[in-house]
Amino acid sequence: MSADETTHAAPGTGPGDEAGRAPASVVDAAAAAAQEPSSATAVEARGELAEIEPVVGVSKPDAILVADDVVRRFGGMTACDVDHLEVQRGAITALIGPNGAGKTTFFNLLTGFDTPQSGTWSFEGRSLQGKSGARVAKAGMVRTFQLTKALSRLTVLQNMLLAAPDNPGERFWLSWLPFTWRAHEMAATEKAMEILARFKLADKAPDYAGSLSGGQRKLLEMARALMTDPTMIMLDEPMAGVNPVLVQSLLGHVQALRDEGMTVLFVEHDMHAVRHISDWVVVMAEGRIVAEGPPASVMRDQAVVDAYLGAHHDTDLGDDSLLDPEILARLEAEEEKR
Ligand SMILES: Nc1ncnc2c1ncn2[C@@H]1O[C@H](COP(=O)(O)OP(=O)(O)OP(=O)(O)O)[C@@H](O)[C@H]1O
Repeated sequence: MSADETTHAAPGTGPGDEAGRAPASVVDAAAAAAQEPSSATAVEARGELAEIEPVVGVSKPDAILVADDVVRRFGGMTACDVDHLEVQRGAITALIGPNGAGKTTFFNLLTGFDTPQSGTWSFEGRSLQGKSGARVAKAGMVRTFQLTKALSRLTVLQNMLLAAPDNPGERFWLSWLPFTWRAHEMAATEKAMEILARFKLADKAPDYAGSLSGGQRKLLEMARALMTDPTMIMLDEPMAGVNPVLVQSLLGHVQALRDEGMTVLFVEHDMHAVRHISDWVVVMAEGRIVAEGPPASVMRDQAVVDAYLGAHHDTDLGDDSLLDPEILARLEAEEEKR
């Protein structure tokens, strides 16, 4: 996945002050979120995961998503070849791997945005292969999308309303009944404002989404996904392009979702983030899953070290430096400008 977002601060709301401190409101929100007691589901999920053997394809005690023999080829190149993966309900699972490992391809297949040559997968026991992205979302498995140029030209609130499910305006016969869509819009607006408030974005509702800082965009992407009340949220590089001082705040929000009982699967390059919040880590290399397990043991796994060393000779998996070089360069340039 590409990290094509810039980290630019709106006055008074951006990534922090000259000393590099995050705005108090954002930090407070994250800290409060992180201190919320975990739901029974989240605590159980973590406890159960701690008991199982960290081997590729291992069965999970309470799998919400199960994928088998998912293969996607582009011409002669196999981008994804996943034999068996189970994702534990109520836990945070990170999907990592070097560039070109097949993470995005696998993500796209699971969420109905691409079609594999073969494979089966089910969510909450219901088969999802062959289902469109919209049907997958309706089933409760929702992914975030990076803010596109078109969405940047809409306001924050409009972005939220676009994500609202069952918009009657989209149904021809209901679109003739103004009271129906007005009632729907009022309810959707109320819900959108509640979610925006949770992410400290309520005062940004009338602003163009394009005016948000990198961190706020990521929060908006998460907020949009919550409009459909998902059971499982799939995050597309939630930390990409975000000033490191705001990463902590975003991590708090992701943990809060898990602690409320949601299942989280996220693709991420930022190893600090992965180690900090993941309950379980799945590693892909050359289309295949090469390791899975708790973060600490996975980072020491020789197959993982080899996979990363093959792609980044200068990567230190024990260090926090596994930020996309492009992002790092951009952040450094911004630091210099200040
Ligand atoms: N539409 C496509 N057509 C041809 N090749 C593709 C296509 N999409 C992905 N690939 C190739 O499939 C392989 C896996 O790509 P993918 O984007 O899934 O990797 P990734 O692990 O998400 O990488 P990154 O971390 O860099 O985003 C790469 O070699 C990529 O070039």
